Amino acid sequence: MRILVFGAGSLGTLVGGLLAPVHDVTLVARDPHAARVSTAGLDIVGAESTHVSPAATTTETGHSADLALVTVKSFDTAAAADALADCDVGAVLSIQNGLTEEMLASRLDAPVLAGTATYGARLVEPGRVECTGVGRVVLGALDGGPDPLAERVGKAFRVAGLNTLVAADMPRRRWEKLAVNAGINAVTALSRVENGALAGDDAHDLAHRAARETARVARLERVSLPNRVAREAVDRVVEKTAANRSSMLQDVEAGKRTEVDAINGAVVDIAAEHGFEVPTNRTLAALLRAWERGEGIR
Ligand SMILES: NC(=O)C1=CN([C@@H]2O[C@H](COP(=O)(O)OP(=O)(O)OC[C@H]3O[C@@H](n4cnc5c(N)ncnc54)[C@H](O)[C@@H]3O)[C@@H](O)[C@H]2O)C=CC1
Ligand SMILES: CC(C)(CO)C(=O)C(=O)O
Repeated sequence: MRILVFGAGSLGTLVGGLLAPVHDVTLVARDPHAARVSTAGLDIVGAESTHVSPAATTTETGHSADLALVTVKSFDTAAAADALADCDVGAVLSIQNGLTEEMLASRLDAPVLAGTATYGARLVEPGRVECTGVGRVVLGALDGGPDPLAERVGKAFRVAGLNTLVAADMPRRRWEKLAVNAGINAVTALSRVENGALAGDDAHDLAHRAARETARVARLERVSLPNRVAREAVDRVVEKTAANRSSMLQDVEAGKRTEVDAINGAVVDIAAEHGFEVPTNRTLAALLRAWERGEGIR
C-alpha cells in the first residue's frame, strides 16, 4: 500500500516507520527531521527497535497515495486537509486525539476513516523516534458499521506488525476516548501531575465529571455512551497509564499550544449546538486557554 503520513512528528513517524518495511511510506514532515530521514533513515528505539528508510519530504501537495494517515496536532488539521485536497489519495485515516475526522470529511472527497491510537511516541531528535509504549490502533467507518475499506487498511497495518483492531463501533470508541482525554488530559495538565496521581484524589472526581459531561453530549449526538462506561474508561486509563504524563501536560511543560480546542473545547461547542451546558468542560477549557494566552506558549 502507498501510505502518505501527513504530519510526521512523534506518532506519525513511529507508525509510518513501523509500516515502512512492508509498505511504500512517505513521511510529510518538517526539516530538519525530513532531511535527516531522507539522508540517513529513521531509528526507532524503545519498546520497538529497528532502522528503516521511508521516503521523507517537506513538500505537502502533489502526492499520490492509497492512504493518507493524518497525524498532525488537531489544530493543524484544517491546513493538513487543504494540502491533502491537492493530493490524489484513495482514503484518509486520522489517528489524532480529538474529533478531527469531521473536518477532514467536510474538506476532502476521499473517504475518511476514524481512528484512535494508544501507541506512545516521542520524537527524540531528527531521524530518531522512541516508542514509549506498544499500544493499539483502532480504526473503522466514521459512522460505524462494517467497512471493506477499513478492513483493507487494518489488514495492511497488521501485515506490518502493528497491533490493529478494525471496529464497527467507532462513534462510541471516539467519544469514549474523547471523554478520557477531556478528563485526564485537562486535569493533569492544569495540576501538573502524572495520570496515576488522579487516583482517589479530588481531582479524580473532576476528571469523572468532565468525562460524564462528554458522555451526555455523546448521547445528544445519538452515540450510546453511558456515564458509567465513560467513568470506568477514565479509571482504567488512570490505572493502566499511571506513570504517563498526558500529552496535554507534556505540551504545557514544553510551553506548546495544547489540543484543548479539539478536546474540552469541542465538548463545549457540540453541547451548545444542543442548547446544553457542560460547566466542567467549559471551566477546564477556559483555564487552559487562559494559560495559552498568558505566559504559557513560549
Ligand atoms: N505522541 C503520542 O504518543 C500520541 C499522539 N496522539 C495524537 O496524535 C496527534 C499527533 O501527536 P504527536 O505526534 O505527539 O504531535 P507532534 O507535534 O509530535 O507531531 C505533529 C507533527 O506534524 C507536523 N506538521 C504539522 N503541520 C504540518 C505540515 N503542514 N506539513 C508537515 N508537517 C506538519 C509538525 O511539525 C509536527 O512535527 C495528536 O492529535 C496527538 O494527540 C495520540 C496518541 C499517542
Ligand atoms: C490516554 C492518554 C490520557 C494517556 O496519557 C492520552 O491519550 C494522552 O495523554 O493524550
